[in-house]
Amino acid sequence: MDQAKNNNKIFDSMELFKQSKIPKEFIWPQTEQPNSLEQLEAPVIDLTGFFKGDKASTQRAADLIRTACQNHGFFQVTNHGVDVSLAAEALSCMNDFFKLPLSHKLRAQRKPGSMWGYAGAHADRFSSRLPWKETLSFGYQEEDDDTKHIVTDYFISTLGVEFKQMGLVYQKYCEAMQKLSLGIMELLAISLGVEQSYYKDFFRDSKSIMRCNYYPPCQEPDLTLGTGPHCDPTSLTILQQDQVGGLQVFAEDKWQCIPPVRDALVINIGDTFMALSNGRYKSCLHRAVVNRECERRSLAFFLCPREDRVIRPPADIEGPRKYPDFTWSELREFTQRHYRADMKTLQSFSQWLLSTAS
Ligand SMILES: C=C1C[C@]23C[C@H]1CC[C@H]2[C@]1(C)CCC[C@@](C)(C(=O)O)[C@H]1[C@@H]3C(=O)O
Ligand SMILES: O=C(O)CCC(=O)C(=O)O
Ligand SMILES: [Fe+2]
Repeated sequence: MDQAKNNNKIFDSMELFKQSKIPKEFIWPQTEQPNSLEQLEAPVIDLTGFFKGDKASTQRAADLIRTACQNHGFFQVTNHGVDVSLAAEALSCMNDFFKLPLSHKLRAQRKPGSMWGYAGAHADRFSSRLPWKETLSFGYQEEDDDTKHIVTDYFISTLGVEFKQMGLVYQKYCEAMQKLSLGIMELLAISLGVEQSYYKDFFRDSKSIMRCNYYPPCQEPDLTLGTGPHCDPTSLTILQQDQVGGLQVFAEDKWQCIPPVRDALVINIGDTFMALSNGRYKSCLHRAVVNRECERRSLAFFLCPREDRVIRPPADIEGPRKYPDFTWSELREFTQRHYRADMKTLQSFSQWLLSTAS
């Protein structure tokens, strides 16, 4: 188990790529290497009818979601209501940050214990199996006071007023992600036979996480991974990937590629929603591979409930409880201080929680 700790190693992606070999810290066990070119047959669900309130198409969407989430926790959506030009701008303006000199990026460096900020290969947290990526993460929450914009304020306060426009783009993007994720929560409730607003209400006053992933080209792509095998510990992930490709999902006992679908958004179930469904839906096991030719970018919006709300499945979902009561705050701290999120996070967390409780 890779304990989270504070390392002081810093990698400059501009310099890394000039070396003929990748540093040993980035090499992953051969068992984790890319080995599949098969494409996952997962539904691409058109949300037009759902947003119009059409009952038949809503039911069809819920049925497709149920099958996908029972099997691998992954599906895609189109006509999702997120403005196409906003989505494109959010993806393209990542470069305005990641192309900065390292010294500028380090102004936003993640502080120990925080999820917000810049991280280069997580070299500040881990000392082996480093992911070949840089990330910029920040928080989003709906505000009662519409003069407050937590995302825009973060960019201005962390990077300076010259990043106000970038902050505005991500503020609007996060608002669109939040709205879509609550719509998906309604469809998940319908698919589980739970009262339609149950999960949507559960995520009111949520504090979610937005993450920009930048994967530089890699001179030895088969020896490393952009993001290692994992299930997102969060509740629901809305991922926008560019047209490069690299996302893989573990389904039918093998890693399968997810070719980019233009104007579609990837949706995957996380550990917290798996617990909210009492294990009826699977937290999606996925990873990202890199390539020699070009950089890859993705935007991951991680929906999280209010951090002190108890994670417990609704009474309508029968059967013995699969997971103990917990809060998102407890699970997040587990992944930030004690345990590197992987494919067994929720199981390890549950055992840790029960052992520390006794
Ligand atoms: C709660 C979180 C921890 C991570 C970011 C969010 C949801 C996904 C998690 C992560 C991406 C899973 C793989 C390992 C990880 C360390 C990473 O590669 O970034 C995880 C994130 C994190 O702990 O920062
Ligand atoms: O970049 C991708 O395709 C996946 C990223 C991911 O899984 C994550 O950030 O949790
Ligand atoms: Fe993920």
